[in-house]
Amino acid sequence: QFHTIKYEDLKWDESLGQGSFTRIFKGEKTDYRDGEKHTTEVLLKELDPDHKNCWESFFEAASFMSQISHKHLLHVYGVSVHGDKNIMVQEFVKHGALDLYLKREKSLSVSWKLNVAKQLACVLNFLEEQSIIHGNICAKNLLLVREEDPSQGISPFIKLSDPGINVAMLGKDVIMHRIPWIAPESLAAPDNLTHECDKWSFGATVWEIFNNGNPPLQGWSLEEKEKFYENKQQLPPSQWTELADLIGQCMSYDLAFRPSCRSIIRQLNSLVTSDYEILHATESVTQ
Ligand SMILES: N#Cc1ccc(Nc2nc(N)cc(-n3ccc(CO)n3)n2)cc1
Repeated sequence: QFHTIKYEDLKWDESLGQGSFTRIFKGEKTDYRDGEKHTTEVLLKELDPDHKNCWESFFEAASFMSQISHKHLLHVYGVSVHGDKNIMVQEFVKHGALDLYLKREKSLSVSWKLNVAKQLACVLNFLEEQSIIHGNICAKNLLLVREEDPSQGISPFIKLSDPGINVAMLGKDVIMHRIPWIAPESLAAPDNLTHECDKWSFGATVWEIFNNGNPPLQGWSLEEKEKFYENKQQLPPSQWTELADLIGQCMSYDLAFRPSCRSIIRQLNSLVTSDYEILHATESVTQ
């Protein structure tokens, strides 16, 4: 299960926006340990009162995150209930969600993007080894703990956030909005997620990372998105063929063709040394 936190031990600071069905705030939690008062900076994730019926799924996500720990998994301190407010108390991650960061930072290097993709592959492999399915892998659910600082040889560090409300609890429309992150086979059976679903989402997320945070199928209507799956279409391939191949394997309509996590990691490792980096490095220099 998870730890329950007393509402009066929480303090709300500024609003930081909203996820789907949730609002997020910066905040503080106070604990009293060995007679001392400790204050910790936290992220308070409130479930919208009009989605109160999803509170079980909201807390299931919290307990999902509390049950396992990994360096690339967001730490959840616990949950707090106060009247019709359901609050998940998370570690505060300094640089927020990766989708916004990618949109803002336009000149991230290839090695930055590869480094982040490898970290995601690591936590995906860990979840598969623990037989745990996340179900909502996307750049919006990746959090940037540390920015890179090339002068100090410091590389970026990400954590995977909670999966949010279980997709099976959500209406058809919400599920359609998750195209192309949600695996095609999950459209029809959202309550039957598999590890292969997470691999499909991994492919779409790596595509996002290498496309400067432009969401895939941006501006497409729900009908067009549905057609995308019906016609077994693929996202526009990267001009870096080895990367496009990996994304294409992860986003195979046939589950059996999706690579194992070990294979994903192996392919990402082989990408780093490819001549693509050198080629594009020279291009950026000559431009
Ligand atoms: N400006 C700004 C700014 C915004 C947020 C954070 N920090 C943070 N910490 C977390 N634990 C979770 C999140 N999330 C953000 C979207 C979601 C949806 O899942 N979570 N953001 C830091 C700076």
